[in-house]
Amino acid sequence: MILFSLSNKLPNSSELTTDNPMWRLYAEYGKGHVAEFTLGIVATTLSRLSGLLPPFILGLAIDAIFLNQREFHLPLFPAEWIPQTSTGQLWLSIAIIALSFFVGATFSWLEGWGWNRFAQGVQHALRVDTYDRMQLLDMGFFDDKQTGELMSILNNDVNQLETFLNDGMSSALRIVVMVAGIGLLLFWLNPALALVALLPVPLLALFTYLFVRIIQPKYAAMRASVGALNSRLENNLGGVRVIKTETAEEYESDRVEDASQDYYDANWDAIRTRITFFPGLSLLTGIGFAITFAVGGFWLLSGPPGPFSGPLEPGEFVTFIVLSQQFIWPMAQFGQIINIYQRAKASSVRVFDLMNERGTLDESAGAPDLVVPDGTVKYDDVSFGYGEETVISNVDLQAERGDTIALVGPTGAGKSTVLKLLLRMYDVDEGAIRIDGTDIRDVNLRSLRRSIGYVSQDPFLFYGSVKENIAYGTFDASGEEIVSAAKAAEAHEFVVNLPDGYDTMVGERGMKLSGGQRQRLSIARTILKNPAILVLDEATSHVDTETEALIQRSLARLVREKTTFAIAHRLSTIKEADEIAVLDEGRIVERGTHDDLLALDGLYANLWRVQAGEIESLPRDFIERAIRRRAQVEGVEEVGGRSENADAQADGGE
Ligand SMILES: Nc1ncnc2c1ncn2[C@@H]1O[C@H](COP(=O)(O)OP(=O)(O)OP(=O)(O)O)[C@@H](O)[C@H]1O
Repeated sequence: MILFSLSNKLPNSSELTTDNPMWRLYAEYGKGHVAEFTLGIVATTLSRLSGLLPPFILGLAIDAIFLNQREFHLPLFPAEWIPQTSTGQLWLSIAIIALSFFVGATFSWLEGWGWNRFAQGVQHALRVDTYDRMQLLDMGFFDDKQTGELMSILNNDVNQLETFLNDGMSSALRIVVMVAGIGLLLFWLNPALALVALLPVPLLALFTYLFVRIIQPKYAAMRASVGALNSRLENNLGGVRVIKTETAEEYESDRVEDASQDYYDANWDAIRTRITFFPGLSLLTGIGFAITFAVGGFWLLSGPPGPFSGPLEPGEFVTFIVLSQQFIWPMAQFGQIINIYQRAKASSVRVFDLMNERGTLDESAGAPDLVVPDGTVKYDDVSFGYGEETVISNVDLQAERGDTIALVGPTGAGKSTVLKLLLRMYDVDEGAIRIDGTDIRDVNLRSLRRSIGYVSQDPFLFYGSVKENIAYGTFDASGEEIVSAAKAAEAHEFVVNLPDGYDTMVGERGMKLSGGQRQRLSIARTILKNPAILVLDEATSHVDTETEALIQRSLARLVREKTTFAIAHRLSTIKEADEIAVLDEGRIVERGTHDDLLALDGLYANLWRVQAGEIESLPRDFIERAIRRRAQVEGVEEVGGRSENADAQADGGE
């Protein structure tokens, strides 16, 4: 198949690399938020540095003002501005401490503002972009993916990145500033005691490293189990009707319990490691604190111990103790940051993999709009397969404006596939489909799909009002146009009887409406769209005879002056079609009008007689083929030979 390049939308291949997804995250999405990013860095640095001042001033005040053991000297502060009296110096110290807290609070606010704006901005742009690109992919992609999986990328993974961009980045920078700032200050004050105070650092690094190594696989197991649990819940919510009708509540409760238990076990395993880590870290830092206190204490009491030399003032000692505490705790966050980073990296790989996903439809950048002056649709020797296996073989069809071509045939024969090809959900492998002489691959997809109205057997309604659902796709329709479309679709009467008329909210997927009502709303939607070509995929399959009559009446109005393709199992609905093409195993095996096909006395005639009640059952060879086909469709291995099922089917008819 041809590789696609929705080239005006997707980046070129050099951009499409997930080698370093985190880098790509910053380069592509961070560049629109440089100001916030810079503000985050500057504010974090200044807020942390200002936090170092109070312990320093405290030590200085103790030594110079209270104990009078050294001179009141402030680096970078003009000597002539320092008061000579102790009271003056105390006031200056108070002012500097108060100011540093004020400055710290201000920068801390700016820090939060900068990082949050940055992270939210990137998250928003990334989510919208990922969704936009995913939406452009062809149906083959969505056939292969689970909704839960895609939701998890668009939600959890994007949120995970936001956590890193915000908390992760600011914490990492905080560590750098604190380690560098405090380390330098301690060494400047007393290099020997600084070494003692920093003694636990390598141990902390090692301990953290081990923690990350141990916890990572546990987190991975936890993520896998939460994914499994989500999929189970999503599946069950989607299939709640089947659960009820099959009274499978107990069975599903057990399955949910199992999935939840797996999550519990995996989570508890990770929690056990995590809750051991932090007390362990406390212990290490506590030991470091005790050693610094012991060395400093004895130094003060009886001069430099062991290999140490030089003076140590009590105030200096206090500064040391306070700063070394401030130094150790950011280190404790180190493991957490690595953890956030690893998770973010895994998420960014998933997000960018989704963005790099390529479909199989080829739409060149400047493809012209489809123009449909006559509405002639021609399938020219079309063959197609979803994978290796051919599903549609050498199909030829031609329809003019006003014609209705019906596709009938057993299940799995390829009827829906033939019509999906017209909508270009997939590209044909061989042959071509032309509308008014133009190959549908040569026009832009949007204009093609705008020209075709599709009424499916199970129409999808969005959560929203009846009015919004009718106008879906024709967003600028006026109120009158909506009402007149609903009238033409025989929907107006039931709509006005709804609690809020056209403003009634239909439940999720239109569940508050009956199948026939949903169908009529979808026909109204198509009438409003007024396309040149119509595709009716078993439009009346789920409704009772009375509703069918109503829908048929509305469809009859709809198909006038249009080129129509209709799939039907209930043959009475397509009896009047201009041509009926009978598909079997992807080939057209019979074609003609209803009368032609009855005269032919083949597959169609047999199907018709069963449905009309003229014969009790289909011929045995037909049933056997149907069973084989169904087994293929459902992926069930055929149980050899002519089975009892064949007899049962033959007795009951199709
Ligand atoms: N998305 C898909 N991926 C792979 N195979 C598919 C896909 N959709 C349909 N098929 C297969 O293609 C064949 C034709 O399916 P199709 O839905 O076109 O038949 P149909 O005649 O419309 O059947 P039905 O009357 O049951 O709706 C079947 O074997 C089916 O299993």
